Amino acid sequence: MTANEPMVEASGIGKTFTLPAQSLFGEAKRVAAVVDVSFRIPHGRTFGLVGESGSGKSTIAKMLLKLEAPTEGDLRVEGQPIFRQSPAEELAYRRKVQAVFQDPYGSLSPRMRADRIVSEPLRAHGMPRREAEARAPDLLRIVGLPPEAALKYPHEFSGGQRQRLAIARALSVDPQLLVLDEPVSALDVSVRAQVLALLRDMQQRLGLTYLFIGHDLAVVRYLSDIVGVMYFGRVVEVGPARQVLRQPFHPYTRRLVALASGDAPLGAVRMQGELPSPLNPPSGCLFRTRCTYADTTCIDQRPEMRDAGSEHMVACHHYEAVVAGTKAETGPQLREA
Ligand SMILES: Nc1ncnc2c1ncn2[C@@H]1O[C@H](COP(=O)(O)OP(=O)(O)OP(=O)(O)O)[C@@H](O)[C@H]1O
Repeated sequence: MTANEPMVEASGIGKTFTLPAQSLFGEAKRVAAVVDVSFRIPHGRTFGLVGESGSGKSTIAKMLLKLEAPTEGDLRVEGQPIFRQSPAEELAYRRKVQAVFQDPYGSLSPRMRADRIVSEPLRAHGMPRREAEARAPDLLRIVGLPPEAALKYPHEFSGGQRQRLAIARALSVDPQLLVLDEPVSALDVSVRAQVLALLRDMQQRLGLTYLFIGHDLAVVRYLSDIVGVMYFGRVVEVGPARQVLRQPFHPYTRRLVALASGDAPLGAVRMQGELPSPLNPPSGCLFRTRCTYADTTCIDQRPEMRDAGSEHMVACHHYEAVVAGTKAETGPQLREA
């Protein structure tokens, strides 16, 4: 490992799903779920991914977890390409990278007691059952659950406690990287803060690196050092969390931040303009059909990621003018209407 080597480095990764043809003579359709995405996550830091439903966040998480293979690009963890591993490297990787999902109920076996649930990954990696289960009380204590929790089943826990159980299970094999896909979205607001504080505490104590996917911008800001904003499979803005979520440059991020300040969760956010179809994406800038700043350049040319300084990157033809407030709102959807 070199001094500046990040924990995760994605270089131009993409994932296209091919949907089966609807009829014998029909054509198979292709959905570009993730397109040309690049990012780096330094060791011990959190990279937050935000964007509306369907923008490709979970597909990136699945690629990092090796549940989906990218169709383009290169994905590395500690410098090693994760899709070119020997069986031994693969086994070590599956230990090093763990996940916590939104719905712990769906991922915790309802018939297993908590002590077995949290020790299951250890057993999967070859530890004898007794030895693995002997670690359960410690794991439960670390995530703030009482020792008697070991004898309970998932339905006997509250939502927040179940998520603590899922975190304990993920931590059991001493991972270095956690993929957190909406880990607090299903929790009550009061419990959310406690689970987030636990995640932050674990990160500081254990030096963990996080990929954190979230809908709620306040939650993402609390945990993230770097934030990437996704729109239609692409990262349209990336940079230091405070900067991106306080003074965004991309018109899409600006809209998300403005709408979120009205307390609406992103899933429920409505934007003006036409939402493009993933099967038939627009030319040029993908956001132009909903962007009040769009002009003919945005119809003709796909914007490249540009360096806006201080490690803040943005893919918008007009971001300087948008930020300065000098760009007239002449969106093509307004003119074409
Ligand atoms: N297995 C699949 N087959 C076909 N299309 C898929 C598959 N998985 C995801 N997609 C499509 O890829 C796009 C991105 O989906 P993804 O789940 O990554 O988005 P997301 O941002 O995580 O959304 P959400 O917040 O709702 O989870 C969507 O258009 C989705 O329909």
